[in-house]
Amino acid sequence: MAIPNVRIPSRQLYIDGEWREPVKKNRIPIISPATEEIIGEIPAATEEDVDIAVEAARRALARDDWGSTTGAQRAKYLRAIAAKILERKSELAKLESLDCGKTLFEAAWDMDDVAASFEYYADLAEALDSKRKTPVDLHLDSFKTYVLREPLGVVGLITPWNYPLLMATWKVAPALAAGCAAILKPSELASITCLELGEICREVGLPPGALNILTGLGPEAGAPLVSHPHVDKIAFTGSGATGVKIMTAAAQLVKPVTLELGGKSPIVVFDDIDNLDLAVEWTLFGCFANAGQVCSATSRLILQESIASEFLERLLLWIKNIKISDPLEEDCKLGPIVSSGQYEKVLKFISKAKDEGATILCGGERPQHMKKGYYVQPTIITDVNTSMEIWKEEVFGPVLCVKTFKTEEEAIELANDTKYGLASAIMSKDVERCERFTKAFQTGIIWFNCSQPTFTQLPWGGRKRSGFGRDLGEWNISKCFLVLKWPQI
Ligand SMILES: NC(=O)c1ccc[n+]([C@@H]2O[C@H](COP(=O)([O-])OP(=O)(O)OC[C@H]3O[C@@H](n4cnc5c(N)ncnc54)[C@H](O)[C@@H]3O)[C@@H](O)[C@H]2O)c1
Ligand SMILES: NCCCC=O
Ligand code: NA
Repeated sequence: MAIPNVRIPSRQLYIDGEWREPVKKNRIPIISPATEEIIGEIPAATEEDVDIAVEAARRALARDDWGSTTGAQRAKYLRAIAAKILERKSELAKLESLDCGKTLFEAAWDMDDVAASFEYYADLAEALDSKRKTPVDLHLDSFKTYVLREPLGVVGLITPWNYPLLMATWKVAPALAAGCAAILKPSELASITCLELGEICREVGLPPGALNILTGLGPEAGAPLVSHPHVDKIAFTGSGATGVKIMTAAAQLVKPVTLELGGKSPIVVFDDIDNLDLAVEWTLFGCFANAGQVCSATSRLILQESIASEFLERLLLWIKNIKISDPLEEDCKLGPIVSSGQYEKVLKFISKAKDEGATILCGGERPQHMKKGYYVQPTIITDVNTSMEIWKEEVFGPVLCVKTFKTEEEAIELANDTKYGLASAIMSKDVERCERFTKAFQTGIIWFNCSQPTFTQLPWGGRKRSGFGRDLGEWNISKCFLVLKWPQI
C-alpha cells in the first residue's frame, strides 16, 4: 500500500527568534521506529546553549514587545500559531508519525488537538486582562489593596515523546498565554514537530525569546535547564524516575516544579454492562491506542468473574482485527514502539510476567509479518497476581494485564492497588455505582463507560506517583505560570 513520503526539514536550535547551531555543533540521529533506519538528525543542545536561551528569554521579559503585552495581544500570536498548525496539519501529522511511530490517523487527531489548545489558551489569555487586578475589601479605611497576577518569569518546559507536539503544546500554550518566556526541551526520541513549532513561531512573528526550543539529551540539555539559576520554574512531563531527578535538582534552588508522570490505570468491568462489544472496544482502545504508549492507558483490566470468560473471548476476537503495519499506511491501528530501547523494555516486561507465572493469553512477540521495526503484538496477560511486576509497573506498550473480582469492594481494592493515581475507568450501567466509584477511585481522572477521552477545558493530572500539578484547563495558567502579589495603596 502506498506510503506517503515527506521531507524532514533540517533544523538548528530555535533561540531568540532564529535558528542557531549548537555551540558544540553536536547532532543526534533520528531513527525511524518503523524501519530502524536513520532518516535525519536533530541538533543537540548542551549547557552553553541553555545559557544563551535563558538570556534570550530574560531579554524578552524585559522588552515591551513581550514583557509588557496584554493578554489580548498575546492571544493574537496564539491564534496565528493555531492557524499555521492547521495549514500544515497533513505534513505535521506525517512528520509526527515518522518520528514516534504513532498511526497517521492518531497523529492527525493530535494536530487538531494542538490547534484547539492554542485557540483555547488564546481565549484564556484575553480573559486574563480583566483578572489582572482583583480588589480585596479589607473593611479598613486606612488600608486599600488588590491582588495582582503576573507572569511567573522564565519557565523550562520538559516533555516526552509519546505525543511530541501535543505534550509540548499543553505547556507552551498556557505559558505564552500567561506572558512567561519559555524554553522547551522536547524528548530526543521525537523532536521533529517541536522544531517545526519553532518555524511556525518565527513565521507568525512571535517576539524573539518568548519561546526557545532546545533539542537534545536529557542530562545534557534538560538537566542544565533545571539547574539554571535564572529559570524560575520547571513544568515536566515524563517518567517518574526523571521526575525525581528534576524535583531533587530544583529543590537545591527552591525552584517550583510541576510533574506529570506515569500511570497504571484500571478499567473495571461489571456484568451489568448493556453492550459487551462496546465495552470490549473501549477496553482495547484504552490500552492499545498509540501502541499503549499513553500515560493514562487503562492497562489493568479488572473483570467481574461472571462475565470474564465471555469478555476475554470477545476481546480475542476483536484483537484479531487490529491492523499492524507501517504507521503511515491507511487503516493502521497499531504502529511500532518509539525506539529500540523502549521495545526491549516492553519485551522484558512480558518475559518477566511469564517467569513469574502469568499466562500470555495472546501476543507477546514481534508480529511475524513485520520483519523490521520495533513492533510488539497487542498482548493480553492473565493469571496475574498483585505481587507481579506486570501488575505493578507501567509498561508503556501494548500490554493488558487481567484480574477478576466478585464484589464491588474487591474491585475497588484491586483498582486502587497501585502506586500511581492518574486515571481510572468503570464500565457499568448502574449510575449510582459509577458515582460510588468516583469517590472510591484514587485518581485525578475518571471515565464512565469509556476510556481516554481528554478535554482541553478539564484539569489533566493525577495523584500519588503520577505526580502533581495539572495540565489543561484554566488551572495550569493560574497554578503553573502566574504569580500573585499585592501592594498596600
Ligand atoms: N502524566 C502525563 O500527562 C504524561 C503524559 C505523557 C507521558 N507521560 C509519562 O512519560 C513517560 C514516557 O516519556 P519519556 O520516556 O520521554 O520520559 P523520560 O522521563 O525518559 O523523558 C522525558 C523528558 O525528560 C528529559 N530528561 C531525561 N532525563 C533528564 C534529566 N536528568 N534532567 C532533565 N530532563 C531530563 C528527556 O530528554 C525528555 O525530554 C511515561 O512514564 C509516561 O507515563 C506522562
Ligand atoms: N490523551 C492524552 C494522553 C497524554 C498522556 O500520554
Ligand atoms: Na523518533
